Amino acid sequence: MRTLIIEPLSKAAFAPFGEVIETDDSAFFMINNGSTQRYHQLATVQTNTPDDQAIISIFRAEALPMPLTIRMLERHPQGSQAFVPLLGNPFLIVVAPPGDVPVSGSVRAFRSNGRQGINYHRGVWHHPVLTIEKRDDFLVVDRSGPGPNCDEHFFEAHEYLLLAPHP
Ligand SMILES: NC(=O)N[C@@H](O)C(=O)O
Ligand code: NI
Repeated sequence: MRTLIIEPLSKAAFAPFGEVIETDDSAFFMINNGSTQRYHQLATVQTNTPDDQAIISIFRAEALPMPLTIRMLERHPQGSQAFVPLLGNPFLIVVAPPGDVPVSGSVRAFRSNGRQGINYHRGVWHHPVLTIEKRDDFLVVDRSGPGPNCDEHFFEAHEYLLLAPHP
């Protein structure tokens, strides 16, 4: 079973999967009479039909036992999905490029420094939210609308991957 190398999250490394939502090394302009820095359009919400809405939720996630065997990934074909950590804790991201099915050999893992959120583009394969803390809160911006919007893919046993963050 391949052990995933957990890469530090960066805009460039994550570009094939979506955006990193962070102020570090991001452009801003001043608003509110010079009292506020606006980090404008760090990511774009993708939807699909005119009836779709971009919605904002909070996910309170419980940690999964680690090391974790990655047996499945999911995707949202009709819209993007953003996760922004609310409590400043690092968290893990496991992704694969869009395609009919995720390719086990193309799966990558990243670690957010806790000041970084991510926005999965439409169709990007990803593991459901992975907190490092026992419990953690995330602001989630994604698409609500008609029709199914969550495809799951379960790997064959020989394609399983191991996610083993340092304790
Ligand atoms: N199912 C759901 O809303 N959450 C997943 O999409 C996820 O990426 O955690
Ligand atoms: Ni998702």
